[in-house]
Amino acid sequence: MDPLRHSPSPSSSRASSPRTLSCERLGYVGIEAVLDQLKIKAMKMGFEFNIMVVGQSGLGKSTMVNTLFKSKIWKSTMPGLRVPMPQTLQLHSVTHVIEENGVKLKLTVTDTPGFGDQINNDKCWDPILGYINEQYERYLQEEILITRQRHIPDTRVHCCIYFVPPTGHCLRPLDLEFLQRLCRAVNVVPVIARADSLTIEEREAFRHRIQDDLKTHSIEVYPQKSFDEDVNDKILNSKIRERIPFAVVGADREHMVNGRCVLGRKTKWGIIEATNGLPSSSVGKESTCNAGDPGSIPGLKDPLEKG
Ligand SMILES: Nc1nc2c(ncn2[C@@H]2O[C@H](COP(=O)(O)OP(=O)(O)OP(=O)(O)O)[C@@H](O)[C@H]2O)c(=O)[nH]1
Repeated sequence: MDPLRHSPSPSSSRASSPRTLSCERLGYVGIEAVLDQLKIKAMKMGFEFNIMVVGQSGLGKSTMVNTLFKSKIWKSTMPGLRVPMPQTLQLHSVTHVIEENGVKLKLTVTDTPGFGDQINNDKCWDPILGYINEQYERYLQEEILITRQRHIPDTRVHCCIYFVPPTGHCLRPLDLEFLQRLCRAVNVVPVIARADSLTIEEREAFRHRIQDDLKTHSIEVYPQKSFDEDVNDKILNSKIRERIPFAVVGADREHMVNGRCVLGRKTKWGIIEATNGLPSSSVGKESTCNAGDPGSIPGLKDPLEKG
């Protein structure tokens, strides 16, 4: 009898459901090569990541972006000249291609004008939400074409960093209104802006009050519950949730401290390092290095400025 021709088992006559067949039965098929093929394809195509910064005027949004990417991505002032950062007056996107070990990332950062300084702040969220929805619409229109492009340019906002003013109290009604709308449209990561103006105790108490406010008003920020797909995701996401909103300090100037160049804010009492929020102790010994030019992103190529 042909060993491969088994008589059908009672279960195999039931409605077909996906079953796992072991490789010993099938012989080598080459499924494991799919991973390599996907990797090669992804490396060739590169990745796209679009971030948007939102918050009241003067909270340090532009400074934070420059801190994160160690580059004056847009509001560039003349190197060496201490020109203050100009105010953002319109939505403004800048794209850079960053390459690291052969992996390309097309990073687009969208700075938005600060809101909340009008007498009537009603609907001040409209231009920002309008922009976010417009990008979804643009992508969808490309996707539903009969002759689709092989690669659809992705301008959708993947992450929105929301700057909360460091009042030390709780979320203001304007922040609640804004966040309620924003979190329905995009992944929101709230941050406590200019966190150097709060003491450690004030910062922790403020963080807990914001967490309570978010819960009370059913504002689901990143990482949302739907991302808890398995136990490991749940553990990792719970850790992130405990730390949200992150406290941030932005700086776009480097200072020399004990022979080390640190990116930070110089105050009367010392330098607060922007990369870890800790004070650099040597008050009086520091001097400014590379004034006005905080360096650039490693592998940064081809700035493509959009209006
Ligand atoms: N103390 C403190 N000041 C900051 C921080 N980040 C930025 N600043 C200062 O705040 C001022 C405004 O910073 P910007 O980055 O222009 O603020 P913005 O939110 O982009 O402002 P708009 O363009 O009006 O929306 C600048 O003088 C910065 O040096 C911070 O973390 N702490």
